[in-house]
Amino acid sequence: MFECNSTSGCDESCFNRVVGRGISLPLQVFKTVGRGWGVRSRNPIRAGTFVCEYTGVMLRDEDAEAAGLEVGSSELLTSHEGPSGVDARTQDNPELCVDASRTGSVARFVNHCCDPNLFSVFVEYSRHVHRIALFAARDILAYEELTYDYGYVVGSVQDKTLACLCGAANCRGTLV
Ligand SMILES: C[S@@+](CC[C@H](N)C(=O)[O-])C[C@H]1O[C@@H](n2cnc3c(N)ncnc32)[C@H](O)[C@@H]1O
Repeated sequence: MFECNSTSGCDESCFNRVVGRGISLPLQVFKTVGRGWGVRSRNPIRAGTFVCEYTGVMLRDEDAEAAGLEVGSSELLTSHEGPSGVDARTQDNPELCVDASRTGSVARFVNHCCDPNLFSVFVEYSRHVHRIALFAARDILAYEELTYDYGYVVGSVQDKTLACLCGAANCRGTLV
């Protein structure tokens, strides 16, 4: 799934540009039990609806690591995998991540679930900018917590050792 962007040749009125119009849902940050802050909507959400964009500071992985951030942790959304599911790391397309550890949109408070109700979409994927947005994977009730699958690849990520408290029937047990 792709959204039109500055490289598409269309303008802002294109029906395939929903992320650029911003958040339209009454999203709330709320305190969960055991998982810190979480996000929910005061209104129900229909499947396929744009929820929010994941924003933060775009960094090259090496710069994030130099700054003491752990690439792959839950505060960094990495985007090594190109939209087609192919590993996109090349000299022309450096490894990029979005660092939401200090600043970012409401998406930085969305928790992980092994049976999530949101999915992520690459809105823009270029050499300099990776933009990622969250959409509803199914109809979501008002005040139901919004979640996506952090999708950690098994590796040396610290969060991998964190117990997952999502409560889903298919919970994998850790944040992997
Ligand atoms: C991107 S933050 C999400 C917002 C976070 N709850 C907060 O209060 O800032 C990711 C962190 O939230 C917690 N978290 C998210 N999903 C979780 C889950 N399913 N089980 C346990 N902790 C979770 C972990 O501490 C994780 O490192």
